[in-house]
Amino acid sequence: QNTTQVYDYAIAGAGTAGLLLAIVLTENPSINVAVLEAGSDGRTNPNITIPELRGDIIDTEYDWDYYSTVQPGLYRNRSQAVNRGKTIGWNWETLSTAFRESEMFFAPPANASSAEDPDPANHGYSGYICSTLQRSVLSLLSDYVTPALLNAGYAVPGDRNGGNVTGAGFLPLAICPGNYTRSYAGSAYTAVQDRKNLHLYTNAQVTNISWASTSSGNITARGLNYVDTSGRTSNISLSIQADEIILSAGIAGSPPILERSGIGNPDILMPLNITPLVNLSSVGTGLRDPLMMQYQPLQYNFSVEFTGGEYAQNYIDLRPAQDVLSPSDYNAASTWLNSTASIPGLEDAQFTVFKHLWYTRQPLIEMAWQYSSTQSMPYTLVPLSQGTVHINSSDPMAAPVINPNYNSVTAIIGNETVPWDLWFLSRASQFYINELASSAPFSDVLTKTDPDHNLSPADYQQAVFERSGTSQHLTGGLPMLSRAAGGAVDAKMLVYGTRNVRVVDGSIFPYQPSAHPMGLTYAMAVHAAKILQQIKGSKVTYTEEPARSNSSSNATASFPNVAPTVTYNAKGSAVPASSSVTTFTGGAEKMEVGRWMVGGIVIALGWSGSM
Ligand SMILES: Cc1cc2nc3c(=O)[nH]c(=O)nc-3n(C[C@H](O)[C@H](O)[C@H](O)COP(=O)(O)OP(=O)(O)OC[C@H]3O[C@@H](n4cnc5c(N)ncnc54)[C@H](O)[C@@H]3O)c2cc1C
Repeated sequence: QNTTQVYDYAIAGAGTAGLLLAIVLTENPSINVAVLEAGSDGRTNPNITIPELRGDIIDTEYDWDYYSTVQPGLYRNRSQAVNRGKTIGWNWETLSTAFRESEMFFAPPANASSAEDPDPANHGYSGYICSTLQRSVLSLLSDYVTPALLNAGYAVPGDRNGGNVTGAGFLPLAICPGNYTRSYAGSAYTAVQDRKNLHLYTNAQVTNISWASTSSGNITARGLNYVDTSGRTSNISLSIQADEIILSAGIAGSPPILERSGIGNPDILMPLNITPLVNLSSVGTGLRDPLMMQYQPLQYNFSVEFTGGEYAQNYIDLRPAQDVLSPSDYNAASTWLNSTASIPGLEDAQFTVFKHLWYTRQPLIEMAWQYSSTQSMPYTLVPLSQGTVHINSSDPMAAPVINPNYNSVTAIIGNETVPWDLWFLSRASQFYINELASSAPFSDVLTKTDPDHNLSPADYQQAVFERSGTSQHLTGGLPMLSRAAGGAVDAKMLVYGTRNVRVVDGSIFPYQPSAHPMGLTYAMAVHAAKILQQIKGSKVTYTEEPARSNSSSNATASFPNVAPTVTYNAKGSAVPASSSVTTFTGGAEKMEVGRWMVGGIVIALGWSGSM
């Protein structure tokens, strides 16, 4: 660290949003960015780079090992390993543009089985995050599940990146088809790490914000204080200065940094001897984790020979309530929603949006088919139960208290008072599974439903209760809403009451995105960079709407014929790779097409030799 340098931006956290934000901002060589990341550099760790090993970093040094508080709304009060009004100014257009700008899409090769037919207009081709549809041998999904869904009367839409997301099908994954490794902010960083204006410090855990001015009015930050956790400097406190402070430390990191800096609810800060500088009780609120059935409700007799390297998942079925509840359940739930104006712990603005989603047939339930471990896991997309994340110690290194408050919202359905999220998940799962279990051709391979879909609704709900918990898709904690509606940041990500402290990570989502949050987090980072560039005037012109490509100029993924490091048998267990032969052929040279040059660089520098 250059102790005298004042950076343009100091970013706390080099995760999904923070690192991509830094990369986009430093495209301008006159902008200097420092990123402080508490963890170490994991870019050569196969548990991170190999898509099939997803999940294997749990309980390693890359896992914060945070647990929620004991949850009365979950079976046996268990705690969960959670690792860690109106929207103001951001809308579908801005975000769908940002999605495309973050993406470098590779259409699947024509011979890829089970591949959807992507609409080129819905994808981006020059972003930092590669995406493609999986190479797949999944005739289960295309030959059995899709026809069964069609027979049951469900829609199976085309490319859902255009905005019509309801229905079943494969979604693109953040995978670089060049050598089939994970594409993420870390791999994007590898391609640009020689930039002289991008300074990434690992093992640098931010404790709090240092202030240049705390006098009346909006307070002004000077920089970030942090601790070197590598042992190199005996944990002494260090600091860095910048014009703008960006918190990208995630749902469990950013709210605590604000609280330790004196921004939050005085009732929480004062007992910890922290002087409140901005009274902002929305800090740490609006945290939620969609409830997920952590079990395999459908079991089937279907053997498949994995030939090696397949990434057999992400067949996602997104359903509105109308499609997955019986008419009587849907009417009873609608009656409750109609008669309820407000829910404790949920801002009215958020509830209004939920009702809008409910009545306009937006997806509220997902069935995630993950074939490599033969799972089909239902979960709620937009839970009504919300909780908090706060500090409860003056020790800056102490873990925060994370309380997603599962199943805390109760509803009156008919004459019964029920935990809303559990009731909805249970009824929807049972209905959906019943439909599939009785629809050919899937019914031909189905061996068991567990819990049995013929149970009484009450017994089925109890079974779901015993088997449900975190989906690992936590968002919120610093909602982007108007201050009056319970927000912590405005549409320019600025923390209320401050002049130059912003938040760019999943904690600012005011509503749970009705899908997996990672893609939206990348899009948010790209859009945030655009806002910051406009504020600073560092980019004179910015193309708001990038030219949409037509099919003739799109890149095509050409999966290399390489033996993957890890393969799986049909039960999802890893098997030696020696005999693996991929079913996909092609050469990486096809990607060296003019406008995808950046992608070529990413591929060349990011993953050579890592498999
Ligand atoms: C096990 C698991 C599986 C998931 N699977 C999926 C999936 O399949 N699809 C999907 O869409 N989403 C998935 N998610 C969710 C997705 O990963 C997150 O929504 C997303 O990464 C959040 O991005 P972020 O930038 O907000 O935070 P993060 O990516 O968590 O980044 C925060 C960064 O800040 C660092 N940090 C924290 N505190 C400090 C501090 N004090 N000082 C310095 N640095 C700090 C952290 O180490 C981290 O690097 C999964 C999450 C988990 C945990």
